[in-house]
Amino acid sequence: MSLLVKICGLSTRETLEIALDAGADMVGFVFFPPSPRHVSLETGRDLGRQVRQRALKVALTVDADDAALDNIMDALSPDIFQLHGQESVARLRDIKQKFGRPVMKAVPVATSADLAVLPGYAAVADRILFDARAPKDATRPGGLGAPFDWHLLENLDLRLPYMVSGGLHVDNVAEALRVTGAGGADVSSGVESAPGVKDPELIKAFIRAARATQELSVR
Ligand SMILES: O=C(O)c1ccccc1N[C@@H]1O[C@H](COP(=O)(O)O)[C@@H](O)[C@H]1O
Repeated sequence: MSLLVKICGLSTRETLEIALDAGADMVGFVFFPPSPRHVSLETGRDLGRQVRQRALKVALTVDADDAALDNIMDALSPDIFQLHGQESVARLRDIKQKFGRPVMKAVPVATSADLAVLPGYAAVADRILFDARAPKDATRPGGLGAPFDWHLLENLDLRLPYMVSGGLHVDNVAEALRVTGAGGADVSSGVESAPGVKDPELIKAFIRAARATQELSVR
């Protein structure tokens, strides 16, 4: 299966177009007000139209209730929900049933003990996204530009597609993919010049670097 590259936290027409042009497979929109990448429903609607099926639209939410997900469905009609909070296995099942969209569950990782939740989520989620566990006093559970110890995933036996995220950038994405064996890479801070400000050159360089690993692996 080919490598998936996700550019997350897009909030302007210009940078969305750069990510699409550069070949992003997934484009992520953050619906979480405390985030510097938060987009309103109106902006989400506008950016969603611009995608025109050139990539999968991912709606990132954090412990969102049904009313919020309803609004996001109406505005963006996402292809996937990225659930980045403390959503339970039952809540995942409920969201899938109510909204009829696949879900990608973010699993925060700091130690091997964090992987104990995997069998439960794997039974329901369509994809897992491994991210660095945020510090207790963080204002958000992700998008902090911090990596985790990728070696914790080295012997992972997960019969579900998974992606790696957390502190990725052009110079470490190849190593993250190699060590974790992930089928995709997701980035936000690493393609920004300041929190919430995407940098066109960094977006292009990141996608190129991730794609280069794919070329190596088919040789
Ligand atoms: O981007 C955010 O602000 C954010 C807010 C709340 C939850 C997750 C968020 N971002 C996601 O976190 C990971 C890692 O991001 P980074 O590359 O380390 O900045 C990624 O999946 C983002 O989509």
